[in-house]
Amino acid sequence: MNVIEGNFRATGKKFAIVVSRFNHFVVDSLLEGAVDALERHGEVNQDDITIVYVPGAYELPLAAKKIAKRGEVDAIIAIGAVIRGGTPHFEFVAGECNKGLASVSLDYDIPVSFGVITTDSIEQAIERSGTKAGNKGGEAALGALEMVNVMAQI
Ligand SMILES: Nc1c(NC[C@H](O)[C@H](O)[C@H](O)CO)[nH]c(=O)[nH]c1=O
Ligand SMILES: CC(=O)[C@@H](O)COP(=O)(O)O
Repeated sequence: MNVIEGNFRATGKKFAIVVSRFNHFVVDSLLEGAVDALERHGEVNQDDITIVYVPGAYELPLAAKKIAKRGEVDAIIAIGAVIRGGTPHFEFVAGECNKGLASVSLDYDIPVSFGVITTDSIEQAIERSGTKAGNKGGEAALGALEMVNVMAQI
């Protein structure tokens, strides 16, 4: 039986982190978690990490697409926080962000990990950005590290 699975070591591999500024009070922690995971688990050098800021989660796919098209990174990590308000706007922002990022990954054959939290409340967002429910930014970075390894083996 042949089994392909990846570890987290990615020294020399290049990563882009696309970050949406909206809800920066939690996004800052998600970004910190992602960078920490790349450095501590992936042994990725700081010079091999590029951070690109966009206004909101709705703009993440466009930035990810442009980065992917350049073909200079091995994986992209998308970081953001979409927190439900009082109108259907949440559904559109979160939905288009998710669909767009998935399309970039499939269209350009590059891992695009989803570190965009989509929550019903600020409390839920805080819980998932480095407190009792972990750090979704760090989890997304670990996913990117593993996928870089898996893609190299397929
Ligand atoms: N409400 C949230 C937004 N809204 C802004 C959009 O993402 C976009 O920047 C705007 O519609 C202009 O095109 N963005 C988030 O990331 N999180 C939110 O909760
Ligand atoms: C996710 C959103 O767009 C949301 O924060 C906007 O809030 P509202 O639906 O009250 O306008």
